[in-house]
Amino acid sequence: FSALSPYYYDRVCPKALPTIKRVVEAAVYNERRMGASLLRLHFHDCFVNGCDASLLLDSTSTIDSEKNSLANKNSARGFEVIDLIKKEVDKICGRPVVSCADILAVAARDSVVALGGSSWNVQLGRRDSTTGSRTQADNNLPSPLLDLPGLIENFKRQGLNQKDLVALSGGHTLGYAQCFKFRDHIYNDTNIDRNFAKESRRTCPRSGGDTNLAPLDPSHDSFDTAYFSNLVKYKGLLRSDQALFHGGSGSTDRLVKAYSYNAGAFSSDFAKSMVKMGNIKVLTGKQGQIRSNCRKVNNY
Ligand code: HEM
Ligand SMILES: [Ca+2]
Repeated sequence: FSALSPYYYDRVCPKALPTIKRVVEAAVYNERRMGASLLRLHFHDCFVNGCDASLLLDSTSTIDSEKNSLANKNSARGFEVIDLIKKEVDKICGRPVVSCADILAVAARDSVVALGGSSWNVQLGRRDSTTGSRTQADNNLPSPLLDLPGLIENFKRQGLNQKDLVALSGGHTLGYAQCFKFRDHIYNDTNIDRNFAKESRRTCPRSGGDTNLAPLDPSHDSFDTAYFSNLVKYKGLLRSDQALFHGGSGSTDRLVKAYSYNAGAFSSDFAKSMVKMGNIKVLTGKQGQIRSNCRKVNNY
């Protein structure tokens, strides 16, 4: 059960959604990668105590920010765009009525659409947390070194199944990864195309170049099925990507193959799984708050 609704802001602030879309489009126009970064923020929020914008809180004397966790530090980006969206939305609505958690969910959808993916209705009405937890982030955000059983278990803890795992991993049709996140895979694994490994080692030497970037998918600026066709060719960049195809038990192989040649099935399953992920442990009604600054808990 979830009390969320796609019409949540229709009465209180009908201009909220168009405003978010406008700022996301401008940000993506300015830098295509920003679409990838914004999509990832929603995922990294939802997997840590649910979709409550806990990720956006900066450190204080009592909170060690989720931004400092292993998966987010020097990696998660796009926080300034979220700040700008929040500012514009609060201005157009006249007061803070749109939660930071909803902004993350809508910005993720608008990013996918801006980069050529198909749209879906975002469920709305989430409220913002009054706390965040670096430890929770470290315990819940999946490592790129996980094998298939590890990934399945990680998603299962969030109430997500193997189909959600494969569909949502398709988010890696966008954006980049840093060398130190994929080095192990390109030097030590055997389920990788030889030439792809060789090329990737040029961007990512055995030592040094830790922050060098490689695209997660050759068509990293467009939301397509190349991520999956690459997995079928053993050209997944992260160990956790290739794990989904011939990476272990084989229980996800069939789906990877299906998505590789069926863009419609991927789009529609991706949308369904995004809605499902967006429902993880949401705060509603009188729970939590609507922050006036996404980086800080309200002090009133
Ligand atoms: C299945 C488990 C997952 C693992 C282990 C994982 C891991 C990673 C890693 C290591 C990076 C590169 C970060 C860096 O080098 O700084 C990355 C990037 C990214 N991830 Fe994931 N990810 C997973 C699932 C997802 C999901 C579910 C989504 C969204 C639906 C997603 C969206 C992205 C995007 C868009 C980027 C590129 C970000 C950018 O360029 O700024 N990932 N992920
Ligand atoms: Ca959260």
